[in-house]
Amino acid sequence: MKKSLFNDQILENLHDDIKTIWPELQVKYNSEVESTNSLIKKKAKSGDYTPPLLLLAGEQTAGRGRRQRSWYSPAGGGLYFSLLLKPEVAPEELYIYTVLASLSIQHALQHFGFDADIKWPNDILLSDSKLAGILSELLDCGDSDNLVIIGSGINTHIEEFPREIADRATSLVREEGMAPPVEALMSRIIAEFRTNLEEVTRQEAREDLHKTWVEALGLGGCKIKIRTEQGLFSGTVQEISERGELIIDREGNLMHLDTGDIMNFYNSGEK
Ligand SMILES: O=C(O)CCCC[C@@H]1SC[C@@H]2NC(=O)N[C@@H]21
Repeated sequence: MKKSLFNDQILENLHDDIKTIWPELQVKYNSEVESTNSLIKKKAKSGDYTPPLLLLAGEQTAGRGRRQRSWYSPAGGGLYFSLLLKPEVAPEELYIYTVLASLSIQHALQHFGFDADIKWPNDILLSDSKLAGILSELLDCGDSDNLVIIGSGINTHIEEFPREIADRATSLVREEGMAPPVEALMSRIIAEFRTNLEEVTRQEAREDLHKTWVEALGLGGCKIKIRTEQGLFSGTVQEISERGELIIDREGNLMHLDTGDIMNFYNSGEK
């Protein structure tokens, strides 16, 4: 069995880095959890965890992805983490935290020389294969303020994936033969995230972030084929709305999608 990417020394280095980047951020580590998103949810509900908090795991036994999928999270395979935050925007604008996470992960990977792309709604690709995913969830706290959980899994060291995902998943080690030190990658992501976090309270800054994200997606005017829970649809991308929805034009009818798997897209060059 492989060992976790974290040991005491690595965790100590990470704590030190985070103390300078974001002093209020509490950092927790569990060598094995079912899911960092689920554990944060449980502990936040009971009042054991309060925001802002970062939970890391060496391994997840029941990692979760979008649309009730599982997330392959073996020991020694990747970075599995969730952030617990008190949202500073209206509920309908919460998707901005997913945008922030996507851009932070992309920029951190670029910092270490990996040419990562962002795929709508919340995937990070390397050489057109899935390298990382983001699962953002709202925690309804009843009478008190709601909380937001932003979980991400980044495949750093996985060399072989289960057969069901082997044709579309990848890792840094598979693509480039190496990965940066895990604490350095984590610290860089947190630094990128932290830089823009306070900005999200300003509408103008949110619009800028949205614009940067939409540009990074590169879907404007593309012909697209997308699989959703309702079926497979084709159309032309009209826009990505201010709530992060993909709006496609299907022969004059506009379809608003908040999730789905883009199967392929191309720019036909037509206006
Ligand atoms: O692409 C997706 O479908 C999203 C995957 C998100 C996986 C991460 S790993 C850490 C956190 N804990 C979970 O159970 N899921 C997220």
